[in-house]
Amino acid sequence: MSARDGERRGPRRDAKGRERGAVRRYDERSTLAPSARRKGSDAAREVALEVLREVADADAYANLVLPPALRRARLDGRDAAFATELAYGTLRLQGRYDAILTRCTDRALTDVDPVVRDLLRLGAHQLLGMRVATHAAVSETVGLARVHAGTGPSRFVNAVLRRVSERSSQEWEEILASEAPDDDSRLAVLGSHPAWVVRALREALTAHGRDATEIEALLEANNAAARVTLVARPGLLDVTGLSEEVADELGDREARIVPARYAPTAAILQGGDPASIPAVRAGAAAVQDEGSQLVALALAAAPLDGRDERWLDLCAGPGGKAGLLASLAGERGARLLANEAQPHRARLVEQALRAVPADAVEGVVVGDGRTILERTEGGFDRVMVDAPCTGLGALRRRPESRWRREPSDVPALARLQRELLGAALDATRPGGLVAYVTCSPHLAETRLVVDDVLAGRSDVERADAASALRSVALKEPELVPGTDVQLWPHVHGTDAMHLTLLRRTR
Ligand SMILES: C[S@@+](CC[C@H](N)C(=O)[O-])C[C@H]1O[C@@H](n2cnc3c(N)ncnc32)[C@H](O)[C@@H]1O
Repeated sequence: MSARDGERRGPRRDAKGRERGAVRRYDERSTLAPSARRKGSDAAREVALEVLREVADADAYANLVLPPALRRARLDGRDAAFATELAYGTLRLQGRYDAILTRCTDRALTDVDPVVRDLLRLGAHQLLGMRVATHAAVSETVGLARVHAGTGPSRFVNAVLRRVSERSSQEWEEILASEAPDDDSRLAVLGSHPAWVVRALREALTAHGRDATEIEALLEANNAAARVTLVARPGLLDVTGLSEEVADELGDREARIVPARYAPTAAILQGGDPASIPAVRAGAAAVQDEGSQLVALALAAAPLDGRDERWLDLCAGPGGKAGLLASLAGERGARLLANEAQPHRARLVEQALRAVPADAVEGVVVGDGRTILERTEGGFDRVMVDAPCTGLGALRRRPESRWRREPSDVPALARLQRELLGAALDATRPGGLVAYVTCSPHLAETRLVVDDVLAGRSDVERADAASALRSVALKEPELVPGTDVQLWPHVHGTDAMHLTLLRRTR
């Protein structure tokens, strides 16, 4: 019997009756014949294992290796969704599952063959995170182990997964919580984040005016799959047009678009492959987080005295914000110059700009943003600095990244961020605006960078980013008082984007 035929227990709910985010119920009903169903779920497990292996062995990014793996295995619809949840969910909750698996074997998990370790994690996610029926989760994973690791290891997988299956997810959580030496360790193991990330996120919550107790909701939001959000690039398409196109192309039954909460350019795709939408293929629309859209819209909307003709995106690759900024620039007769350090990412920016009218693009240049004035004349009116960062605000989309980042990454990034922000200000005309943006809420990458740069200059002041963002939002976003903006997955449903707006005073 395939995993897709299994019985499921009812969804677990928290005290407020909400279904708990880390564990999504898996609808495995299928209209396919049983033989095809089995084949689909087997192939889905193969794909998930392939993704986990590439991530571990080749330092690959799951979001880059999964789509081609799905295509090679010819998986779509529910089977593709099953493989995606299996791979992403296993990667996100790896910390929690490793703690559980460690309690189910005498061997240290680090001594277990890496392929077998990944198989155990996949099995644990099916048992505890997806509510695949126990017999299906164990036997299908054991079958996979026999093929990829051999008979002996498959028996080990069988024994360990049987022990995992002796307790429910909630019972395991209670055990992990009771054995955690302190609150940070409890949050880290249950929320499946490294302890240093938990500390950094909690500090960011309080420093950005929110309550420290929100940390649990934030970790839970980081463990839930992000919805696919599209941008309809202004002047090229609007959300209504995008919606009609999706209905025509994908059919209302399979895919539907609903407007997003705040950004007038954003829409949520509720099913179907975005790459099959003609407007996405043509570059009039694209996949882009709503927070990423909001910060670009806010920069474009912030009040500016005088000329408003030359815009710069200093760190533009792969081109999400550049695409939106250039289309906005096109609507008001301005032009965008996009700069990017990595040549291959600069080519992605060119791709992202392919549908934008040519006269809205000054060019795409490759080089270090810190030396932008060596490649172009300064005096820009609006400048976006979407700085390279730890990405701790986008953990929903990059399931493996929390395990890759180290606290020691932060100081080098913060230095680069200060230098890029300084260069952006140098390239801005008196009266012009700079948006300092990170997809990380980490204090050392957000407020501390801005405060440091401001302390070293007398020609810059903070502008009101919160008002600019409110002025573009469809509905009032819940923002804490102040001029800077910090968005949060658990509050706004966006990545945890940070935005500070600065104005050159002279
Ligand atoms: C957060 S990403 C930008 C995302 C982009 N704005 C978007 O919306 O698609 C940061 C980018 O900065 C680039 N980068 C890193 N160091 C840089 C530097 N010194 N100068 C310019 N770009 C740099 C990275 O290659 C990366 O593409």
